[in-house]
Amino acid sequence: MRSVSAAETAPTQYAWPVEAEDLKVRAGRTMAVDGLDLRLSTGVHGLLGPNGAGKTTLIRALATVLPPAGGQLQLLGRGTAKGSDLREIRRELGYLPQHFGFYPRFTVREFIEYMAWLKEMPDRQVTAAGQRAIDRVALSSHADKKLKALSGGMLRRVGIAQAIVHDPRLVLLDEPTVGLDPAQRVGFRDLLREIGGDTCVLVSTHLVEDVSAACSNVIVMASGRQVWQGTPAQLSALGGPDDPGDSPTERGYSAALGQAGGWG
Ligand SMILES: Nc1ncnc2c1ncn2[C@@H]1O[C@H](COP(=O)(O)OP(=O)(O)OP(=O)(O)O)[C@@H](O)[C@H]1O
Repeated sequence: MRSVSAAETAPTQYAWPVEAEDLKVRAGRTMAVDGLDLRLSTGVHGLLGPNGAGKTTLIRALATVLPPAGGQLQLLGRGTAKGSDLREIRRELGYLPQHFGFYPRFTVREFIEYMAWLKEMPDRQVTAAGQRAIDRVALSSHADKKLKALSGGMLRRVGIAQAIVHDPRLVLLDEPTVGLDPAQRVGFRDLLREIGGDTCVLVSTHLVEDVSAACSNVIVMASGRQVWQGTPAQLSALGGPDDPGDSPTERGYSAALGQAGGWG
């Protein structure tokens, strides 16, 4: 369980940690998110969609890296329109980008503590928070190794640790399971379920099994919009024997995309 400050026990002023209405976000010249309506509560939300659906662009907008080009986006009860002060949102946000940058000469511990410090965590809490994040991604035995000496899967776990070190209220993970071996993926799904107990987590993935194992809610995106939303069980029930896929969830995912007009 994350540590809870007194301020956090006060009633929240918003119904949804993430609330988007007719959201549009540009990626270069493409309107990659194009009229998306989305409401996310506490829990683990899996984001599925074919290549180019707009998943990364949506996550970048929720991470306040890309500004909305239209529509409304409220994060943790705060507006994100041009000119808004985004600092409060960013302090409460944990983000693992698809390609995350790091300092190769830092040790795991130095990097995680540095990220906690960047999130303005009080100095006296940084060491313990860093250790806890390292433990949660099972990297304790590598804590004093330099990042440049780690495998791809270990680096991904460092990326997850830096996203959760400051106990954010909103966690955004873009393809976190890429490079993880099967045992690491199982550990990661357990961690996701634990974090989602009191936090809003959005995870984009190409692995449909991640969604059935760890998510309480699934969002399917295609062509910049949400085309389906429901529980993993509802997604599985959507698929029929003729839908492509190796599992009920994959067949349900294919059916959701088929209803939306295919993989394109
Ligand atoms: N910097 C950019 N300049 C121009 N077009 C872009 C840029 N980044 C993304 N796009 C386009 O925006 C659309 C959405 O891309 P995005 O990366 O958000 O999709 P995605 O669902 O994350 O895809 P993938 O599953 O392949 O990672 C695609 O058509 C992509 O080609």
